This record gives sequence, structure tokens and C-alpha cells, in this order.
Amino acid sequence: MAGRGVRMVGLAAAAAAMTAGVFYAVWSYVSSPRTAPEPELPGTHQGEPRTASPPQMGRKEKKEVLVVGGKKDESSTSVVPTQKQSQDKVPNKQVLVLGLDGAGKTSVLHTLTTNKVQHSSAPTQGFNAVCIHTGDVQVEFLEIGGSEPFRSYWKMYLSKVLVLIFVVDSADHRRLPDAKQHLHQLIQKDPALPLVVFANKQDLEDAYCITDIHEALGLSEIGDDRKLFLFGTHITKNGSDIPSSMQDARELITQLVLEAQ
Ligand SMILES: Nc1nc2c(ncn2[C@@H]2O[C@H](COP(=O)(O)OP(=O)(O)OP(=O)(O)O)[C@@H](O)[C@H]2O)c(=O)[nH]1
Ligand SMILES: [Mg+2]
Repeated sequence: MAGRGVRMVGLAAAAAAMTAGVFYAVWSYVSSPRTAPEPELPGTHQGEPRTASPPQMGRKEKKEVLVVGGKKDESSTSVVPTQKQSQDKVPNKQVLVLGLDGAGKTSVLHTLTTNKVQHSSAPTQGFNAVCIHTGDVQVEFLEIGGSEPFRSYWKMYLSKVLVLIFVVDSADHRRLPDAKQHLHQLIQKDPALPLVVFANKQDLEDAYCITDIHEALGLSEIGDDRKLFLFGTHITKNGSDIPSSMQDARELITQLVLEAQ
């Protein structure tokens, strides 16, 4: 596929173009780490999956703080809530994080939360809720597991979120068509929902570069009214500094949430 050289050259915030109302931001994963103020960390909960108040997400609804296990702003892992539970009065979320199993959703969220590279240690069995502070802004993320049993829940939350993040494993060539199909199905009903795609695992030898991922996911077919961003991301050594592309993504997502509220 074309464009492999682009990745190797290592563009730093390579291109940001606005065409007919569609924004494409293509960022390189090779940009050097930069120092940024540590975000206020909510802390993360990585214990046993527990039953938490089920997530409820809503655009233009009052933002509340997720409370799990008596502490504020914790991340949580839980089983997917039932339809009835999801209708109960519970805290809002604004950003939905989806993608096939193994794409790296939890690892991305861990890294964004702690400001250090942190791999997930297990597949998400249900959902994983995380609160991330950037400056004064608190953004709430909800990952739903990417394994087949959980995919039927994806749409349940989609209509109520401010931003969709879709994570793909750039080296999983075989399943990219599957990822594309899911992505296109997800977004077709809401032509205005901002979409941020993470072309993850850019560190892997056979990872497709971002231009190849753009093509493989058919991102050019996605409507003109949508804000669409594509980031090349990688999560490598545990404990190392968060890649600059992920810091950029965090800032952008915060901005999108603020604009959508
Ligand atoms: N090499 C490499 N491995 C990664 C990267 N991101 C995640 N991984 C690894 O990929 C595996 C899956 O990562 P997860 O974060 O659990 O993936 P997920 O999308 O949350 O998967 P589900 O919860 O099952 O839907 C783990 O072993 C991670 O350590 C990356 O950028 N590069
Ligand atoms: Mg996960």
C-alpha cells in the first residue's frame, strides 16, 4: 500500500487540512516526546471487575462525576449494564471508545490517564470508565469491550456521546475490513458526530502507516459535515513518557468535547 515512507519520515503534526467542512488531522507517531504539565490524575482502579453504576452518556446534559467504590474520578471496569440499568439516573459520559478487541483501547486510556505509557493487562470484559482531567476540564471516557459479545452494546451509547474514538490495530491487516465495516455502521446515523481514529500499534514492524489506515478504513467516504481526525499512536515500554501524538489527541478531544457541549 502507498505511503509507508510517510511514517518512516516521521511527520510532526504532518498535515492538518480542512476540505469542504471535513477536518483531517494527521499526526505522526514519531514526534519526539515533549514535556507537558502533568494532568490532574483521577487515579485508576485496576482491581477486580466490579459492578458500578452503569454509564449514561449525553450531549448537552449536565456533566457529573463518576463515583465508583466511594471515590471520585476513578476508572472502573464492570459488566455491561442492562437496558434498565442504563436508564437509571447515573453520571454522564461524553466520549465513547470503541474498536475491535485487542486494538489497544484500554492501553490508550491508561496512558492518557496516567501520562505514562501503560499497557492493559487483560481484555475488557464489559466496560471501562475513565475520567481524565486536562487543566480545568474533566472529560469522561467509556470503553466498551471489543470482543464479539460486547459489540451489540456499542450502539446503545452512541447516540448520547459527544465524541467517538475508534481504535484500530494498524498491524492487524486481516481484520481491518472488519473494523471498517463496524466503524461505518456506527457512524452512519449521526453525520455530525466528531470522530477521532487512533491508528494504534504504529511501533510494530508491519503496521500500516496512517495514510494506509485512512484508505483501509475508507475515511474519505465519511460525510462532509463530520469533524474527523486520524492519529498514529503507539504504546511501547511501560512507564515511558506518553508519546506527543497522544498528548495532542488528548488536547484535541478535550476541545471537541467543549465545543460539543
Ligand atoms: N506493540 C504494541 N502493543 C500494544 C499497543 N497498544 C496495546 N498493545 C497491546 O495489545 C494488547 C491489547 O491491548 P488492550 O488495550 O487490552 O486492547 P483493547 O482494545 O482494550 O481490547 P478489548 O478490551 O479486548 O476490547 C495488549 O497486550 C497491549 O499490551 C501498541 O501501541 N503497541
Ligand atoms: Mg480493553
